[in-house]
Amino acid sequence: MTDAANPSAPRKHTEVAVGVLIGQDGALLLSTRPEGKPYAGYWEFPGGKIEAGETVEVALRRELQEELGITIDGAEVWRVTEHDYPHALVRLHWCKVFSWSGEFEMREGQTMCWQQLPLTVTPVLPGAMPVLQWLAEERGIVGPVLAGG
Ligand SMILES: Nc1nc2c([nH]c(=O)n2[C@H]2C[C@H](O)[C@@H](COP(=O)(O)OP(=O)(O)OP(=O)(O)O)O2)c(=O)[nH]1
Repeated sequence: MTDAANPSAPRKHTEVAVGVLIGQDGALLLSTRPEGKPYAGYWEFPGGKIEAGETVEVALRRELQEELGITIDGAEVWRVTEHDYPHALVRLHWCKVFSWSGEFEMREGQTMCWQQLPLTVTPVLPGAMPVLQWLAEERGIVGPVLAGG
């Protein structure tokens, strides 16, 4: 989308907080994007847009409460990536999360699953691919991060 008043203006980034929830067995939590959002049905890591005045951690805690009904204990930014979608230029602030409280509830009608690498779910949001690659490298996994991919 361009700025109609100033078509040559650079696109503004949409800042997004994303949680890589890691279970005790190293499994990763993936969920589907709800109906009505761009890329509905694609698998992603849970998270969402950072609102004005929020830190990444505060935004992530709010998003995971809203979407999944859990409360994360803490989150520190691990990586920052960018992805240029037709609907938005996003800057993704990725946090690994090892500890949370509460029971998972799919509050937006999404589906969740715990996955080891390579992932067996598909399709996955393109903006998540670099992070899957880094996670695979950390784990010494060679080859595609998506099974069959
Ligand atoms: N949550 C999440 N978003 C991702 C990932 N990879 C990726 O490119 N994105 C992009 C897709 C979206 O453009 C953006 C997240 O915005 P969103 O629309 O899901 O955020 P939100 O829940 O705050 O949405 P809303 O308030 O506008 O309904 O980040 C990912 O793994 N998880």
